[in-house]
Amino acid sequence: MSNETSATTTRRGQAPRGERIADWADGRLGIYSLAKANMRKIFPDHWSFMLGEVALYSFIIIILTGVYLTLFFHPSMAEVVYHGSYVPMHGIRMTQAFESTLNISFDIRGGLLIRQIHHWAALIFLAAMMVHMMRVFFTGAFRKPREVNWLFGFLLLVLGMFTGFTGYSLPDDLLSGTGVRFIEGVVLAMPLVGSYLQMFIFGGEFPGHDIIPRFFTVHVLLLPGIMLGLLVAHLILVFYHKHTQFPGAGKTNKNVVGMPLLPVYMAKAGGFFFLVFGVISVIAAIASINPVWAIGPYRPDQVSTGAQPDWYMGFAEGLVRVMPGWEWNFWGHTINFGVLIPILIFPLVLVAIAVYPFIESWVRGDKREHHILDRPRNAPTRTGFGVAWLVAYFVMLIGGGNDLWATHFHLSINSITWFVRIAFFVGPVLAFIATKRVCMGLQRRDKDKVLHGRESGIIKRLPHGEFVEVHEPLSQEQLHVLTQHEQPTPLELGPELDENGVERKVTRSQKLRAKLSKAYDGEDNIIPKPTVEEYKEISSGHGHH
Ligand code: HEM
Ligand code: HEM
Repeated sequence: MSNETSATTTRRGQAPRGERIADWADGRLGIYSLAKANMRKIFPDHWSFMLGEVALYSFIIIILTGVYLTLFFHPSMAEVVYHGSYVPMHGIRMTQAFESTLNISFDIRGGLLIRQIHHWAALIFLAAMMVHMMRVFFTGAFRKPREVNWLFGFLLLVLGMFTGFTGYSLPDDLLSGTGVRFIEGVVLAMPLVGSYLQMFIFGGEFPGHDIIPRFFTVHVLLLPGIMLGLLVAHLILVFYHKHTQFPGAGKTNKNVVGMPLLPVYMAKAGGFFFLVFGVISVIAAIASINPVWAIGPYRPDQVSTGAQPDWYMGFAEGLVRVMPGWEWNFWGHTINFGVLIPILIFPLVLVAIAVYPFIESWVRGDKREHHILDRPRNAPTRTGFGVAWLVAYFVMLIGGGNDLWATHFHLSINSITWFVRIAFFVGPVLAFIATKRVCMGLQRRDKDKVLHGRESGIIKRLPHGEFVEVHEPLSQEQLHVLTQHEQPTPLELGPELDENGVERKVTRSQKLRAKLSKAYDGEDNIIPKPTVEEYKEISSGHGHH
């Protein structure tokens, strides 16, 4: 670019100012070649690719509002007596952290709105991440070469949950203090190390003076810093791998069909950012969230009823609430299974997400690259697992809010607890079976559509009196979408004897893999696609309709 000045040289022999600035920057940063290589990158389009963007924009909004809050929030547990502008709290003892949250809400210009935007954006951020993850999961977008990006995403999800937790613990109101007490209980339930860890984290007996300043550093610096790094890596990988695309005419594993990043996607993305910001601001302006003045400051001797964590922590809360309070005593040491088992299940459920891509590729023996997405119906086992996981997750959310369900629906809290205990085990199994059936039904419908066309809803009466429904043939593009998918066959163990007639050694892991592969890709997962012969026979007029 720097050599191309002659065409645009002005009368005085100088390029226009804009170009000179661009030249200056390009000479030092090499932006032009970088931009040239990437700005025309093609992005495929689908509404579900927007979900990652919602996560991205709400994260940016969180950082912007978080910086503003940091200017006024005092992460200190020093005790003060309140004399601010919220009169009902005058004379009440509280920590500086709580006092500064009240000040942000009542005395700082725009403070309450920014607090509410920060909190609402956090809730939406985590929801967007979950739904984005589900899009990636159900379409198989995590398959090679995107497994590592799936792991980056997974870490973002887990860190996001803990950033949220440390955030809503900061104001030191009764609700957040109750949450911190819950975490103290979790730490103490760890055998052997629990009490040491508790002393280390809290700097002494609960609550002590250290926990809010520590959470503050973790919340505004450590976790968001790591998340920012992961996010940049996540997006670089999306760029590097190129985006996946849904099956369609002209789309293959080797091309990307869509619009260029600049100007089309930049314009869309810019607009969409402001849309997300606008919607979150409107919600934050009209729907109160975490009104700490109504909850009051934390006191370790008090706990409010109806106490709920933010939704993304509800799963962990549910596990603890519905677990029977079993305790064992070993040589004078209490092992609290009531808390220990839930805190073991919690990471297991999360780790199941992280390892899934690796397990699936091992079971299916699939080491190939995939850039065309699966339609969820064509991968019934995976779709079944996804729905089963969601059912387990939502059942536990009910467990986490068992008191609210009881009071709102006039139910017994014991019945709800028992329902959750049973549904946590039975629900996912039923969901898995039902989802697989639905997928098979949809596959059958696809086959029917390919062979007999689309039901048009037009009923005709034939000359001899019979009524028939007219079926319209599908377009070539629709036919392609319904038939392009591969139908993998399960892995075989191979012959028992090798080519020399010697018995082959089959390891236990090979046997297990063959079994799992059969369960994954076996006959009861696949309705065979129509063959060319079948299609020709029917479409040549020998068939009905
Ligand atoms: C801070 C949170 C996150 C942000 C901002 C984010 C952002 C994005 C964006 C903008 C894309 C491209 C557009 C799209 O496919 O939606 C993307 C793709 C992707 N994300 Fe995320 N993501 C986040 C979390 C996650 C999580 C939790 C997972 C899974 C555990 C994940 C896995 C992936 C994968 C595998 C792709 C590539 C998908 C493809 O090419 O089809 N991401 N992400
Ligand atoms: C993924 C990132 C983040 C999440 C999920 C998150 C979430 C939250 C939540 C839920 C609260 C409680 C708000 C309330 O109702 O009072 C909070 C408080 C706070 N956050 Fe964040 N936050 C994030 C990142 C940040 C960053 C990057 C900063 C600063 C640079 C920040 C600064 C603060 C401050 C100072 C408070 C206390 C003030 C208050 O509670 O009003 N946060 N955060």
